[in-house]
Amino acid sequence: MTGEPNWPRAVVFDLDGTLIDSAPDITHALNTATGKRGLAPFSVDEVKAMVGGGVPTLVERALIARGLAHPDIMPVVQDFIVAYRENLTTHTKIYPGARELLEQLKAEGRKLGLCTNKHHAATLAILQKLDLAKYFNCVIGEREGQPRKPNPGLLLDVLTALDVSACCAVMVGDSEADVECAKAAGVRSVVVTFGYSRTAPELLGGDALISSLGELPQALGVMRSDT
Ligand SMILES: O=C(O)COP(=O)(O)O
Ligand SMILES: [Mg+2]
Repeated sequence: MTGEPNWPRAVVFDLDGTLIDSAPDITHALNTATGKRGLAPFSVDEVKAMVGGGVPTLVERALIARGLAHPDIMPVVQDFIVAYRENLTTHTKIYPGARELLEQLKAEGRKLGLCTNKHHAATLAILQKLDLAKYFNCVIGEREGQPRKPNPGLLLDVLTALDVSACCAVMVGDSEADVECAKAAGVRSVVVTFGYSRTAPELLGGDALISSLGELPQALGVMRSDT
């Protein structure tokens, strides 16, 4: 229950735009894949407005933005994945306070999960490279043939792996996909204001809004007493 002193037992994080600022490397990979087709490059800000739904959605949005009506996305998705693999963390930065927050939540005995629309293999590699993998009890990224957020399946699989029910968990994310996924799973959500949301973060409908990761413990405390 929300009022319990150790609530939430689990905190599940989104990755891109929440724990890491990965847009520059995503932009590079996208421009490599679309540049092969002669398309004009995208800026990092343009990519921030298109990211959040997984690579196929990003590629589809990008191709439509360049005027392709019914684009064949799969070859471009494959090229993106190959290009991204070469530069997973070249310009990617952990957001301020992320490591300290993960340390604190772990020290408090909470279980930590990661639930991202980034493809699974790239997610694991990035967490290793940034020395973040050690904090998570369960990591699930996009798996081929499985629905992506906002479908609640990814998050429910994380909760099952953590052995925590929906009422004892909080999802922390930056986009509509995270909030909708959390709602569909019956999980309360916290929205960060510094990520890649296409909608103003305060309009996403999360249960709390934070403008830095260091604010999360206090936000969780307010949510706990707000049963
Ligand atoms: O890769 C994406 O499109 C978004 O990834 P995220 O779910 O970690 O924000
Ligand atoms: Mg995100």
